[in-house]
Amino acid sequence: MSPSKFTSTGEETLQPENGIINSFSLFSEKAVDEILQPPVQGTDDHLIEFSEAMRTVAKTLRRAAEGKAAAQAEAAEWKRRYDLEKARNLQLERKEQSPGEQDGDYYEAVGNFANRPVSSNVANKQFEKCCGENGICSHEVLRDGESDSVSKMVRKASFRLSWCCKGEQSDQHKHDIVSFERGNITTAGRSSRQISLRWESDPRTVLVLTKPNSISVRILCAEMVRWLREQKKLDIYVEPRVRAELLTESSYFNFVQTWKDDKEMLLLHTKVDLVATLGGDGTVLWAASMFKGPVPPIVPFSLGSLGFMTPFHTEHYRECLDSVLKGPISITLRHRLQCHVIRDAAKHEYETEEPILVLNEVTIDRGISSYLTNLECYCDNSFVTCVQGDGLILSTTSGSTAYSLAAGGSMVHPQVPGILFTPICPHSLSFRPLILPEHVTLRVQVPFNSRSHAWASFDGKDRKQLAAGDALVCSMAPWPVPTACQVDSTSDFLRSIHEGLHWNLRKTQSFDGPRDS
Ligand SMILES: NC(=O)c1ccc[n+]([C@@H]2O[C@H](COP(=O)([O-])OP(=O)(O)OC[C@H]3O[C@@H](n4cnc5c(N)ncnc54)[C@H](O)[C@@H]3O)[C@@H](O)[C@H]2O)c1
Ligand SMILES: Nc1ncnc2c1ncn2[C@@H]1O[C@H](COP(=O)(O)OP(=O)(O)OP(=O)(O)O)[C@@H](O)[C@H]1O
Repeated sequence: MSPSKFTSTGEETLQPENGIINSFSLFSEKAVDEILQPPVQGTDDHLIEFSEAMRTVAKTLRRAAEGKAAAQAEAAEWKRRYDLEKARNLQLERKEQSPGEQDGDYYEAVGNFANRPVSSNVANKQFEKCCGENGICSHEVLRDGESDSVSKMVRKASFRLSWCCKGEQSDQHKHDIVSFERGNITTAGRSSRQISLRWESDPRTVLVLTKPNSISVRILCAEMVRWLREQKKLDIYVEPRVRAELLTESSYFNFVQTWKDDKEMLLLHTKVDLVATLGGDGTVLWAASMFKGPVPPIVPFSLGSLGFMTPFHTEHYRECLDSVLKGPISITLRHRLQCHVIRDAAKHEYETEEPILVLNEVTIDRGISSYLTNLECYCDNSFVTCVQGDGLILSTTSGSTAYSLAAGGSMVHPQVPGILFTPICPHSLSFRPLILPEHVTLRVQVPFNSRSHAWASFDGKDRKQLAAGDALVCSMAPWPVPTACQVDSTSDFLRSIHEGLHWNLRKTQSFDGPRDS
């Protein structure tokens, strides 16, 4: 049996067994005493022993029943939250498709400034034509959000995605299609094939994002912006910091556009056709974090030390951007996780904090506390395990080569849809990492009897404290991050693990020596 502790109210709290909190009060102890009256004096010792044993059995049965009821109530509460979460996601997806009805800060901003389909017949016909039953394409005719231009039209470049198979391209958008004709189960297509992006209209606006405090990045940024403007006649957006830097160099850069505040930043996806990042993996993470909804294709240039997600070399930036702007380009659709922190104090007002999207991972750890973290983990409505150690990483497959790898998780091809469940220094000999399917909702809860708080961080940033009773709910986000490939998803991934991580590098065994005869 688990060890027990007494609380200040005199209630006995059993330590979690397999991570489930069972909290029992001893108020009906009296009733048990009445049933099991002390044996009459002089009765033999066996009867006393029997009566003690019966008392223990009664107590255990009562605890089991109470524990089950508590667990059922808790499960029902969480199921209710999952349903709300799913309904909300569905609603968001629908709203994304019909932006006119959007609400909330993000949607209000998007709805007010841009993303309103123009009610011209031409535009509608074009929209119907390209966004038929098959294929995914971006075909938005937008109103410019700038205050000085009264309903000046901006047409965001449209593109079409196709899934390649053995070098051939297919116009059909194929997810896993399972046929079961005549009792034979066959899968006809897989979503993880190489995806190709073909522009249907020319991209016109590029956002250039740069790693701060780097002279080489600053020089390249100025050069690239000038080239994109002069040679490609494109509109350029940069961060406010970068615009200021460019203007201190020369007033020539006055044409470069930026945004004033977060609200305007949230509109970027409606204006920007392409994003170029100059930095390392952190800059790609930064770029992804700027888009709380759909993300335009990203071309990541390598100016960092590792550059796992940055396959493009800066020496050839002109050729590279030239071919990306022409298309078609191979892309990797990198999945993101959507995380909600649910505070125990506000559990009746669902969703008190904005969801956070991560491209690598969300980490729940012990922070500066010297105690073991104690985290109860649930997958949909099933109890997974209780993590006792330094913490837990919930990672995307893109993040599988980052912190999760350092904690012993597998490296997974970024196009594989799944969620990695990787413990950090678990105090257990048998806690192997898991990979769960993409459709699950995970909940990590700090139990009420936890000795310390836990801390959640998102792609290594924005640490949030989780107190006892607080939970983090995490599921796959509907908006992936499309990153351009140098060759294709698989070649780029293998090149990164070989060149970036020196995976399985070993001296080749010499030819001479013993061998099978
Ligand atoms: N022990 C660890 O390995 C550890 C600890 C903390 C954070 N991190 C990682 O750092 C990330 C934040 O990156 P940053 O650049 O902002 O911080 P940073 O500047 O501290 O860089 C962390 C390192 O992780 C590498 N990295 C980031 N994403 C990667 C990916 N998907 N695949 C392979 N390597 C990757 C970066 O190239 C960099 O070398 C977090 O998301 C987390 O995955 C790792
Ligand atoms: N535009 C930006 N604004 C603010 N911070 C940024 C920006 N771009 C990157 N960062 C941050 O700067 C840090 C370093 O960036 P990055 O990882 O790209 O460079 P690096 O560390 O030199 O390269 P690598 O990750 O390959 O080792 C990261 O923590 C990242 O979040």
